[in-house]
Amino acid sequence: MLFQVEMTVKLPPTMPADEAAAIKAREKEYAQELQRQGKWRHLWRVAGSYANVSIFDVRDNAELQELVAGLPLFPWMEISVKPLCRHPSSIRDDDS
Ligand SMILES: O=C(O)CC1=CCC(=O)O1
Repeated sequence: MLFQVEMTVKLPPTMPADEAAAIKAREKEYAQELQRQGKWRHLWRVAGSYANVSIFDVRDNAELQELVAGLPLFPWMEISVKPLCRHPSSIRDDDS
């Protein structure tokens, strides 16, 4: 199942820089491992903001919840999720 996930990061300005850097490093490692596994298909920065638009390819809603809740930045994110299905005019083979 494909989902569009939009994540907006809102770290408190009072968080020490080294703590923020450590969380971001763990986030990067986690995100890159899920990309290697094919579960996090796309990861795009939303230009001009500390937010991303991602496409997840997971078994079901429960797996999406598990993966998103495991993000190191999860406690400091606003997250919105939209379920996706194949568009009838798509010419891409991997859209479903
Ligand atoms: O910077 C972000 O948008 C948050 C994030 C998600 C995966 C990652 O490496 O950073």
